[in-house]
Amino acid sequence: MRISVIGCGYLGAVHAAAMAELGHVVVGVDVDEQKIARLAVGDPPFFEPGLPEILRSALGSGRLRFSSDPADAAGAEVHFLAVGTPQAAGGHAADLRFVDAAFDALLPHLAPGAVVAGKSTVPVGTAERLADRLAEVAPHATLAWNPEFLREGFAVKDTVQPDRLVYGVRSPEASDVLDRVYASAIEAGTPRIVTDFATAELVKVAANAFLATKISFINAMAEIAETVGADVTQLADAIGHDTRIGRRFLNAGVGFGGGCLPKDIRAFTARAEELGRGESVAFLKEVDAINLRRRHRVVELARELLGGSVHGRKVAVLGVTFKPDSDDVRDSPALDIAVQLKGLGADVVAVDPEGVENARARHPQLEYSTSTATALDRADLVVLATEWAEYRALDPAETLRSVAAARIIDGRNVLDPDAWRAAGWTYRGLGRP
Ligand SMILES: NC(=O)C1=CN([C@@H]2O[C@H](COP(=O)(O)OP(=O)(O)OC[C@H]3O[C@@H](n4cnc5c(N)ncnc54)[C@H](O)[C@@H]3O)[C@@H](O)[C@H]2O)C=CC1
Ligand SMILES: O=C(O)[C@H]1O[C@H](OP(=O)(O)OP(=O)(O)OC[C@H]2O[C@@H](n3ccc(=O)[nH]c3=O)[C@H](O)[C@@H]2O)[C@H](O)[C@@H](O)[C@@H]1O
Repeated sequence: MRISVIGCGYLGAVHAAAMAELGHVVVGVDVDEQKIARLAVGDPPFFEPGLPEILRSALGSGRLRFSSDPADAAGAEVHFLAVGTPQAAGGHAADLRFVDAAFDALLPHLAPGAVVAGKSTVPVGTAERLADRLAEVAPHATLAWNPEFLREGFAVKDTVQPDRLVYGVRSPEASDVLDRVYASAIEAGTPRIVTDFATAELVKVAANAFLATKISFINAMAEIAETVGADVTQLADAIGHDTRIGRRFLNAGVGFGGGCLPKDIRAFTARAEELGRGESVAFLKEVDAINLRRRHRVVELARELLGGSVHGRKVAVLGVTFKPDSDDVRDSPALDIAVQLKGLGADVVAVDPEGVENARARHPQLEYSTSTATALDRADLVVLATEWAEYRALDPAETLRSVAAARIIDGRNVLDPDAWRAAGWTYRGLGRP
């Protein structure tokens, strides 16, 4: 099939390359010419495991190309909209400027029978608005909403082998076209839910709201555990054995960040308020508040461990990305903690295997390193903020030789407290003794 993907960021670039790998003929379109230039030569503009390989293979096959001209999308049977929907400046709602601009730019290039399939995460009601507009100006084309559930770090696998497909459609024809796009996943037995626009849009924000709530739930338990000296990691193991609860997404720590969970729960709240149903999701404000409190808690612990003030003390912050195996620093708890410590006068050195460039672009005031040894050198305090494999594997005895003082905050509860204490460290986790 001929496919276009409009917006080639974390979602769109992977989608374009993966669709071409599956045998479709794909053009990726983005307004960012630098991004397009890099993608076109097989050099991904961001870090995502497995993307370089499928990008180069798809480019080599001749089935994938990139362009900054929306006219190059002409002739495609399906146009995926994968542009950003960030939090609007000065508010909590989603900024739909990019969706509207991409949609408008596509209108003159829609072939008869073409399907415009929205992938971006949007407030409920967006698809209906765009479909009505399409019916007016390009009635020969159809709209569908096909939300995306990929996780960064696993984006390639999640795109090729999604755990479910959701189509919001008004006509069975649009659903048939999407079935042809995802033929291999469907053949492999991927569950597929065909529904209306509003349900499809809500599925996406509900899924992210649920995940955010699960993380904040365990972080709320961590707050209580801290007060009474209980261990939240054991608590999570114990409740997680109940298959109705499940152990996944119950890791307490510095909380959730990234380009999606935080902005999606805020946008959902804002949309529900617009709809007069604010009270239905008022709990998401608590979810957000619990999450942000965990970052402050780390800063407080740092102060406590350093005798009341971090001023002038060297703090090594391990990790700046919002999670390992990604270079994404959008709303990253790790970076936020580093910035807060710096703001309090600490001599922060932040280190990350992939995220330094992005972090520096946002917070040039911080000192960065790509070498863990440099960051640890004569540190008064170590904060493990993102659980990259290399930080999880740190040896307490060896690490001790680099630092000025053996104090560590394990912001992800991934180290063995006994081993670190036995090696002479003052160890503090989050919600565990
Ligand atoms: N990153 C992720 O893991 C996932 C993201 N999503 C959703 O997908 C959407 C995109 O997210 P990301 O890829 O993370 O954002 P991103 O910011 O990495 O990518 C968005 C891209 O759209 C481009 N763009 C903006 N206006 C455009 C226009 N008029 N025409 C063509 N391109 C345009 C930008 O230059 C940028 O490259 C958001 O709605 C997000 O919530 C959904 C699931 C997973
Ligand atoms: O809409 C999106 O963009 C995506 O958002 C999340 O994916 P992602 O943001 O890539 O990362 P997650 O693995 O969900 O982690 C989100 C954050 O929660 C944190 N987290 C996760 C799990 C956990 O137990 N504890 C915890 O603090 C992570 O460190 C990270 O900061 C969802 O998992 C995807 O299904 C969804 O498609």
